[in-house]
Amino acid sequence: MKIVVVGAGAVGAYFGARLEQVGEDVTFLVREKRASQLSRQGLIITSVEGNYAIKEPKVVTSPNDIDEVDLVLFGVKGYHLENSIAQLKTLVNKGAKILPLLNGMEHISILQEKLGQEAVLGGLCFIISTLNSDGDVVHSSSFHDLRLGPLHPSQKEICNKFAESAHNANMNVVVSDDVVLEMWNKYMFITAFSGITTATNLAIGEIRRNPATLEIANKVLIEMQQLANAYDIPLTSKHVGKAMSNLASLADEATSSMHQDRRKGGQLEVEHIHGGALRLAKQKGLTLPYTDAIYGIIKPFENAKQ
Ligand SMILES: NC(=O)C1=CN([C@@H]2O[C@H](COP(=O)(O)OP(=O)(O)OC[C@H]3O[C@@H](n4cnc5c(N)ncnc54)[C@H](OP(=O)(O)O)[C@@H]3O)[C@@H](O)[C@H]2O)C=CC1
Ligand SMILES: CC(C)(CO)C(=O)C(=O)O
Repeated sequence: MKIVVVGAGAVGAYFGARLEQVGEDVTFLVREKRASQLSRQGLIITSVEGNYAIKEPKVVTSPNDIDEVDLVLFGVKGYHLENSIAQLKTLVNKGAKILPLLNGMEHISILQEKLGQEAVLGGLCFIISTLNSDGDVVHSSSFHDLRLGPLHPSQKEICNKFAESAHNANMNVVVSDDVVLEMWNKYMFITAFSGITTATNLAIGEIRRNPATLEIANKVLIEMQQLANAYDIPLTSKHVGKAMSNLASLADEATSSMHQDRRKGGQLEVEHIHGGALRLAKQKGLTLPYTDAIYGIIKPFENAKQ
């Protein structure tokens, strides 16, 4: 399979490298700075599941340099969605299907509108990874799961083909029967998890030691469940309970990618994740007071180097 990674950051570079490791044809479509970094030092993965390095990754800076592509692993942050559309369009015109791994939901309808319903698969991932100051991927969770599924009947074959290709890779790939439900379930979880860790600037262990703080995460989960229901997505109190058990079982030092970005003084995806939930709620005449409060607390740190 010919795979192109657009967004060779913590998620895209990790899964791209794992696929390359088992012989898949993986090209990284990156911007200039990342291109020189990858060409200079290679792509290095430091992982609790096994380190790996690609000495000379296939790197290009323009989609015009790519002749053939079956699938794009799309892993930019929500705030880089708009600036990636032109590249994706070129790749779709060359036959690519897009597998987005972003957290959130708003990007799906934006991508479908710009690229066509048939081009955009459903996708999500579970991993804790970040780029260190050298641009190496540091993967610190024992999980590294990628889920995908068709959003259009024509996409079943490519989903299965991708899962087959990734079968031997050092990662878990599952084709989901209901990828939309899974994406909403993840969206519910991440809105609470990234919200509470980033707003408090604390990893989950410290939050769990303060029941009143943990309860805010619970309230956000309940609001997100109600939001999903307003969009006819059947998330239930069982899903909320499972999300709370996940928060209970994470290692003390575990934290969200948004909080990792706050620690690094990087740009935050708060507008895409929390802002997106508030916009979706407004369209249905719902209010999400806890999510709104979390959004307001995080917002000053959105662009700050601090
Ligand atoms: N990290 C994690 O643990 C997890 C993250 N996620 C989600 O995955 C998504 C990606 O997150 P993450 O990997 O952490 O983000 P990163 O910031 O690590 O990586 C995003 C990459 O996208 C690149 N990029 C942005 N615009 C373009 C473009 N137009 N063309 C090519 N490359 C581009 C950036 O490159 P440049 O250097 O040029 O800016 C950057 O390297 C987010 O939605 C996040 O919420 C989901 C699960 C876990
Ligand atoms: C919750 C987690 C770690 C799971 O993949 C995640 O998606 C993130 O922090 O962005």
